[in-house]
Amino acid sequence: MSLENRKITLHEMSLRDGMHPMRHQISKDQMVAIAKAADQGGLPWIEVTHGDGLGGGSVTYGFGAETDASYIAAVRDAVSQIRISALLIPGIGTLDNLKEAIEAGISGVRVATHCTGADTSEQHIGAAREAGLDTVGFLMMSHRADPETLAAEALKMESYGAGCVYCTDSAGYMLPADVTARIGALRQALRPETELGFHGHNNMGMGIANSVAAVEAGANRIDGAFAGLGAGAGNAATEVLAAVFERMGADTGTDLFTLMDAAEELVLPMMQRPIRVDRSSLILGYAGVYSSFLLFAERAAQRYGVPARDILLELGRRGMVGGQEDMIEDLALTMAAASGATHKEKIA
Ligand SMILES: C[C@H](O)CC(=O)C(=O)O
Ligand SMILES: [Mn+2]
Repeated sequence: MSLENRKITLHEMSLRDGMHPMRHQISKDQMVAIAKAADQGGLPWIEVTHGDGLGGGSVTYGFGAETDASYIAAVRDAVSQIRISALLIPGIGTLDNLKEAIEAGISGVRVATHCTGADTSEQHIGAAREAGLDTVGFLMMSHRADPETLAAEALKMESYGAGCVYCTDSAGYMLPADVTARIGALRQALRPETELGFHGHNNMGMGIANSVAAVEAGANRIDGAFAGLGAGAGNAATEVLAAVFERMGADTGTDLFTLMDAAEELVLPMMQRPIRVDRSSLILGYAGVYSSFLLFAERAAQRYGVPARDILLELGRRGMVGGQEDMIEDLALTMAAASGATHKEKIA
């Protein structure tokens, strides 16, 4: 399909979703360098937050190297045209966190809930709208809701004041037909002026194909991360999205070569592990498990001598959702006890 004359808004994720594989330790200098390159490359939006959103720094998720507000302010002072967004999961992020982020320089917020939990977003979407922010609803683990259910949840977010709603493939589970069905259902249900977005993970190798399917079905906002730096096998790579959409005739307003250079020269050298489809990240996609569970499962596997693959498969079977990270260790312990495996953890 040609996307001639279609305008696509690319949203850069390496400084938020990319925080997961970096254990939330990206330095302020690294953030500033990457944000400047995104700015120069003509990207309209960049997200800057702890991987789990505002207020995510905690014992459960891991603390960031800096606070959200100080990252955001540093990026704001370094860029000229690009706008900064923050992610906010109600219950993890508070209205006070939102206020601080606004003071630090965000222009938009994406209020994220589990795909069947939109009703928890009313207060935060309302507050963001009232503050004049670009306000987005972000329905995580969208593969767990059928298209009609997802549309009903999206309608709630729209009624609270969201000007855009995302279908978020947190587990990298979806295939293009799944994306087409969900974005199609949202397009039918929501007001024509409500924008639609798609956020893909590459665990099944479908990040780019799914993003194309989303645009063909009516989405105009697409998330990517330089060199794919994101949880699991990463997000769809921003520079690849820009190249593919340009070849399809769409207008992203970006400079492809600047984006390629940012991925290659700034983000790739910073990675602490190869962001690729390996046996663990493939299992995330195959079993429909939240991508940011990967490092938690690998740590528990090491500690309790249970294969990460078995833990991830069981997490998928149990339908665990974001926020249940503490249960991963509990599950690994139970599995170790059941298999009679030796408890590997050493008491120092
Ligand atoms: C908190 C998650 O990392 C949000 C996200 O990017 C996803 O669900 O995917
Ligand atoms: Mn993500």
